[in-house]
Amino acid sequence: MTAAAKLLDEMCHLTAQSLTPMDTSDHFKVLKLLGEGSYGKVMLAVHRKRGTPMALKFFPRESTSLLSFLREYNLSLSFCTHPSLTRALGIAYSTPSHYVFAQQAGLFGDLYDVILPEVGMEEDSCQRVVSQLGGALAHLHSLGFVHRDLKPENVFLCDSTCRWVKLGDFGMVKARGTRVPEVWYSSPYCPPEAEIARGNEDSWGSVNDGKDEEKKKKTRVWVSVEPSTDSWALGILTYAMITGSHPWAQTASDCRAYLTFREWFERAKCPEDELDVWAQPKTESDRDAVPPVAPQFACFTPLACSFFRSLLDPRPGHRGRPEDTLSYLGGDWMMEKERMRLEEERKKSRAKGAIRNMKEKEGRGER
Ligand SMILES: Nc1ncnc2c1ncn2[C@@H]1O[C@H](COP(=O)(O)OP(=O)(O)OP(=O)(O)O)[C@@H](O)[C@H]1O
Repeated sequence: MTAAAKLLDEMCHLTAQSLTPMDTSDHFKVLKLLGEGSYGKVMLAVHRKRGTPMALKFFPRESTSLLSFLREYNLSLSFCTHPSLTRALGIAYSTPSHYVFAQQAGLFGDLYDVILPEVGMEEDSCQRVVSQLGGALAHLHSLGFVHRDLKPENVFLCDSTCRWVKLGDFGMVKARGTRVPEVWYSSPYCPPEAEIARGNEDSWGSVNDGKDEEKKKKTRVWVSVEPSTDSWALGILTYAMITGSHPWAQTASDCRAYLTFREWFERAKCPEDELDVWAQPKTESDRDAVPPVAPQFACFTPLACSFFRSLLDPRPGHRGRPEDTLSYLGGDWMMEKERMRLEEERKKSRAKGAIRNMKEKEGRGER
């Protein structure tokens, strides 16, 4: 266990003693719902005395253990010291039905709200987000923690143009090296190494004859928590931001789109010292040596293809680190033709949005 993970455990024990019962409305004016997840809801509130806006995160007591609540609170309070990590504000309390803590609020929604389907975001905004998330993940990893739940809904916006974003939701965070049962889930964010757990889940069956738990324990594959999980998710998130779609529906060997990528990856695999030749073809013969790109990546420049090959390496031990992504920023990622097509699509969506707003105003009798 790293020193930071030990310290986090210690802090959980200490704060467990000082968690006080409190009535939310005595201290906060609740303004609106910021979002809901599978564990609870998050409300925007202002502190009655100080006037400070903050996000109050409510965890139902009946479905949340005190320890998991305290872990998320203390992690956010003491270790999220990077500007792109959502920090807790030193207020935690309990009500008869909930555990609650206060956190910095992202007032402009989350990334999910700004990624237009099939169109994505502007390349500049996308690179800004990658740069910030790369730094945030590198910070967490340097302290010995792995986020394990990077996705658009967990990246909160502090302005409308993604100049400042914050990674949040630390409910899945674990210390690096912790042994956990591998879980495969049907999503592109699930890394390929998790597929070893897929057959097991299918074979567990649905009949609850009391032997299921026993069977699960026996067939469960235990793995070590590693930062490479976050690198994979950062690769998929970047693809989603820039194209508004996913490269494949699920990371599974029976998914056609993923298989095509795997085949391309195997063919394109080359010794480390040739990687730079692959990334930046300089001469005609270099260009001929470039292996054909998987169809989902054909719209990208060689620079962006290298970025994706680094983060989406199916071999976790070879996968690039979030901090390495900085070296891919600054240059073009989209091929010129595709960039122009997407820009046109974005203009159309903005125009549609403006017309819709105008119609809504007319409907309300405003001019
Ligand atoms: N600090 C915050 N500032 C702004 N919005 C937030 C904040 N925290 C959460 N939200 C919003 O609330 C939603 C749910 O929050 P969160 O993901 O933390 O809950 P959860 O129950 O842990 O979710 P999940 O199902 O992803 O595990 C987020 O997607 C986001 O839109």
